[in-house]
Amino acid sequence: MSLVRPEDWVPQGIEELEDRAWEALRETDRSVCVTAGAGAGKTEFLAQKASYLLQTGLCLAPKRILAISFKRDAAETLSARVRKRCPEGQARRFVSLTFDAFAKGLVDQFRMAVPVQYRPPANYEIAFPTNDALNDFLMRAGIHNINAQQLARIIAHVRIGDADQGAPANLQAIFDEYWNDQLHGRPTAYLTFPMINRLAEYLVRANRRIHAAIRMTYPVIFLDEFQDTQRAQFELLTSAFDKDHNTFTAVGDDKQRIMGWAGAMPNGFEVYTQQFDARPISLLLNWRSHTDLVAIQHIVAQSIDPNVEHAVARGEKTVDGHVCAIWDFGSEEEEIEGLAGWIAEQVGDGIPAHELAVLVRNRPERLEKELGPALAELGVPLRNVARNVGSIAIQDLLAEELSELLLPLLRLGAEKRNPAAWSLAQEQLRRLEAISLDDDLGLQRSAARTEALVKSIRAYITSHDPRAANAVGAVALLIEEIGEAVIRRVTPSYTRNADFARVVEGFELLLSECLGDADSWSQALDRFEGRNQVPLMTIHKSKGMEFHTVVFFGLDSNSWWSLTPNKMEEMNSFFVALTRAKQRAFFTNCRDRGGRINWLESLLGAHVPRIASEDIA
Ligand SMILES: Nc1ncnc2c1ncn2[C@@H]1O[C@H](COP(=O)(O)OP(=O)(O)OP(=O)(O)O)[C@@H](O)[C@H]1O
Repeated sequence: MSLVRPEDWVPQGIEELEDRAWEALRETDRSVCVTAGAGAGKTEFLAQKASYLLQTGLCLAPKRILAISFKRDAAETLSARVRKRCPEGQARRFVSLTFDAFAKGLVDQFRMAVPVQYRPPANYEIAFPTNDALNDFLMRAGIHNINAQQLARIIAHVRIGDADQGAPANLQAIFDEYWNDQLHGRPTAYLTFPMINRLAEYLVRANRRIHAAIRMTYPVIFLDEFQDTQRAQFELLTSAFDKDHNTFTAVGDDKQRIMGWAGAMPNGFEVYTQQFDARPISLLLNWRSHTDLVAIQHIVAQSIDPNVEHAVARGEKTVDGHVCAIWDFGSEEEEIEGLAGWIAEQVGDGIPAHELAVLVRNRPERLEKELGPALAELGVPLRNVARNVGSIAIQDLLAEELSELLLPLLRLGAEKRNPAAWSLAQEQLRRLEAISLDDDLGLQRSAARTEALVKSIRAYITSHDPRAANAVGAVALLIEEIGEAVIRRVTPSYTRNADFARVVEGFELLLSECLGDADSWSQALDRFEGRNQVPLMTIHKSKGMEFHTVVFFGLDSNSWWSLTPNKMEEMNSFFVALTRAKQRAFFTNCRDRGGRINWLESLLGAHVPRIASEDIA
């Protein structure tokens, strides 16, 4: 595989990088800390730096780059960008995972190296305990001197098998009792992600061979959205890696720190810069939004950080009229009807429904119940991306390896010609069989394999109407013909039966739902992928994403009672919502539900006018 000289390397898929981004890209001997505002291209920068390191051989086989993101879809987007730009042999050495997947991968692989007291059985289940479940444990265990939140902190922070950490004996006892309860208290053992983190941290700290292997395999580590890193996650990194063997590139924006409630470090950038002797670099451009929106974003940014530099907008404005406003509604019915009507009009004007996102502070399922039917009546589907199909969220399912493998094959089965699906299917099958692009015989074999698979699924689809009941058969046929064992062998996160079954079940459920009343398989696949559906999500789920237009539902003192000038994290959430928009950001306010947030309106001033519902155009 031929390599490019570093001085000849040019960015791919974008025209240019700003000077400071070039500096951060070429800094390969030392860790860097890249901070920048929204839309600065931080995630894109990581994809470019990965291509640079792989294509120039600065990260040479068998060494790998480990990229850690917070959300499944963010990790997948990053990996897809690298796959698009680098030859397969190089792209395979870019390992893009969430923190949770990274930790779980270590635990599943090295489970037997965990001390017996904490060792989960292979068939453990993942649990997401509520406060009620934690309180229930405290009651059963007769522990009265701590509450559920304190218990959660103990579980997240006590280190396994570390006599030097100085954890008070009573906390250690509670920790051990909780572990015993989760592993042995019921017929099935349960682990939460904070527990998995503790196991992974133990493995890399206490087992010299695992530590050495992981440190050597990943000399380069990328961290996206670093501002939301929790102390326990950072501890896993510092136990696994060090500045003599590994270089980090962390990117993030303190103004977008919205996971403080979940333990994100308040001074993460400072701690990271010190620990890894990182060079701080800040970026200035905003590639996402146009000048008018960036000016409004700057007002909010300044209220979070008075010293923030004014970003330079590089997005192009393509709309007329207001780019940001608060829409005033009298009653909730009027608000739902007004919003649905406006969205339908926009779709009629040619803006794809999936580019019109509706964001809420919390409980999207509540709004889904009201807005969904109102939009459906106007012929526009709404998708709550956080909704679970089986026990996996739609947003996560779409980023699963299984979806990437099956979707292009189903497309080829349903559609006569689809070159994009053909090349995706080929790429997936080459990945399964580890065939490189210079292996002519392998390529022929894989093309023949793809053709055979397409023939089978096409025969199935032709002989089965687009009906819900036919989803399971289509999925089973593809998994059987590709080989379940093959799929699971190359996808570490499918090693355990329960993990693979969960994804298959989610895939089948969503496909049968989409086939429901579809006219064709092709239409059902569009639905599956969320094409031409208005996405509905919380601000947390919208992190890292962008849309033509964003409508935030419920900017009032009742829906967002916690948005006050001294609650920094709430202001950060508002900033995240506002900055997801490429062209326009609107906020709905409904008098029946709650009052105006006057201080915010005065802060935004004339830039963000209030518009009466009848004047919304
Ligand atoms: N150098 C560049 N040239 C042109 N477009 C770019 C460049 N860098 C990023 N973009 C585009 O700008 C948009 C924002 O990029 P990206 O999502 O990487 O920003 P970010 O800093 O991670 O944003 P945020 O923190 O707000 O989530 C994307 O559409 C991306 O494709």
